[in-house]
Amino acid sequence: MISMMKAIRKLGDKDSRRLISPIVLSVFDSLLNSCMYGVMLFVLLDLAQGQFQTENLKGYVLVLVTVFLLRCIVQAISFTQAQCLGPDISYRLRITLGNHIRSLNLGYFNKNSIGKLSGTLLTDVNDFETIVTHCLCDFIKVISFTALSMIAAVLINWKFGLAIALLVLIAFPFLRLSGKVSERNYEKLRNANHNVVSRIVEYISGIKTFHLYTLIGSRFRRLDDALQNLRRESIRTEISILPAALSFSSITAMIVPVALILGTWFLTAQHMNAASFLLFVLLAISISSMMTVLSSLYPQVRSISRAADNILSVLGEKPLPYEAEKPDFKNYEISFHDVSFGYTKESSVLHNLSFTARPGTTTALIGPSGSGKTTIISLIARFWDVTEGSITICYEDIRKIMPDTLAHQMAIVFQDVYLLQDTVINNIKIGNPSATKEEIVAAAKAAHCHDFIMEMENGYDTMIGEGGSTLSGGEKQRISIARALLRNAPIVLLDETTSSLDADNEKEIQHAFDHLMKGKTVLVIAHRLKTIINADNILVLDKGHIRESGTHDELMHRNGWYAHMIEEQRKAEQWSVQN
Ligand SMILES: Nc1ncnc2c1ncn2[C@@H]1O[C@H](COP(=O)(O)OP(=O)(O)OP(=O)(O)O)[C@@H](O)[C@H]1O
Repeated sequence: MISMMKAIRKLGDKDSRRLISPIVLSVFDSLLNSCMYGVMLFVLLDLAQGQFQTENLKGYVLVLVTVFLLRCIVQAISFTQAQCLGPDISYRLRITLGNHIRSLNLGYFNKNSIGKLSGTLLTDVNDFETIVTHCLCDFIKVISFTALSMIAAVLINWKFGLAIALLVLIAFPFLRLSGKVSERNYEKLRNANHNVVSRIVEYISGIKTFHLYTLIGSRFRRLDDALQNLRRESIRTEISILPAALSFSSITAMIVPVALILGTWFLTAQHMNAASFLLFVLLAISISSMMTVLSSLYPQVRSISRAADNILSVLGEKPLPYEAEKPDFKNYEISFHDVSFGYTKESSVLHNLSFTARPGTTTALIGPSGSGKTTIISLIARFWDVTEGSITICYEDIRKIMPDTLAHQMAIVFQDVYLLQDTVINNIKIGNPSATKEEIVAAAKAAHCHDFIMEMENGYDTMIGEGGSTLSGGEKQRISIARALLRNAPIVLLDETTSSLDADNEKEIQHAFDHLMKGKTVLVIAHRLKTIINADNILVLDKGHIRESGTHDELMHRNGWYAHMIEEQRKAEQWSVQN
């Protein structure tokens, strides 16, 4: 309970103060509930002492109706307050989580699956909201009403009160055990759920491949296994809690028979009058029914507070550190100083790289697949931090620059273009949310996508399918170039892959790239001979080392790896022309 309250304070932040009122109202509701029993006691006493009068009954009924109405109002207010608070907390938590996840090193996403992260953002936050909106107030009501009933029982007849307290104490370890089992299973069930989400995302994203290899439906074993596992874990969760929960229920179910036996005994021995006897039975019934509610509520609260732990563990991940909010960039020169990097501690992908990309120049990165070209670009964008050495922009270590400020200095066009399920205009606007329609159209024209956009059904207001599924590869790439052009950032990081495009599309994209690169500090993963030859500096990479660097003429003159590669590419181009 204490750890749950701590988690609510931490995660609910300022909003958690809004919980004080529903909690206080829940305790007040329990007091009012106890009052109803108190009124019944007076009625029973009157009856037992033969002083029952119809006039008195009217007074009792009036008090009962007033207390009942008051309870309705208190419950309505407390319920509404808790219900309104839940979505507010969920909303703020999801925004906080989203911002926090964005600030993490990309290595975090290698270690944590989509299923796990979406599970935290959706399921864990939902479960946490359930604690706040439903469980917490109910839990407090049950505990406070049980405590008040126990006190009343002890005050009326301490032996009787003690007997009930003893039964509750004997049953309590089973309640704790059911909570522990439920908490442990929650983790397993959650992992099974995350696995299913990951497999479903994989299934939908790779549906074309799975279709091709006839791996759809039940033949897609990975999804099938994940679903089977979820079914197994769900059944196991339900069953494993049963022994402890049943033991608790069975012991607390004895409260009423024990009250009857003890009451009859006290009555016969004249230690108690008939009114007290009836009241005890009433108290025993209410405590017993509270215990039934507690037996289902407690494991739920315990398991759901695991959700809070999961959210806290994501928020506990350290974001990328930085020092300067807005460094004073005098130019946009990018320098690598003895940079080494590995995605894992065990293996290194880049080894002691040093080079400088000057403002207004183009640096072409070339080399075989896996030589580290994309990794260099990712390090400049600070998707990852270097393992050794440093990367500077205008002599400022990028690790000291606030990630958002750094991102604003860059326009990036990667091979895998991601478009949102939104209108064309909103997809381009991502580059600069405050851009006007005229600026967007100008960027689209410069990126050579205005014409095909105008041919679409609703022009710039046409909806694009998720991930850009309704567009061709070339169209997607040109929209992403328009986005980058709109950003008008001083640094341009480019992956020039155009291999999947036809000649017309390739020409259009090349024009778009030319616009994008004009006057900027450009690093391009170059695939086209023209880009390579025209680059101001060419870095020839091999297995994470810079084998050669210089202009085209310098490297040709050296007659090394680069000259050999150019010769091979020329031969290939001639071969394709002749055929
Ligand atoms: N996210 C990642 N986690 C672990 N290893 C990675 C990751 N991304 C790339 N690598 C590894 O790092 C090495 C360099 O990859 P990188 O993508 O930088 O090469 P590249 O030269 O851009 O290749 P290509 O031309 O095929 O795109 C490769 O061995 C690759 O397997």
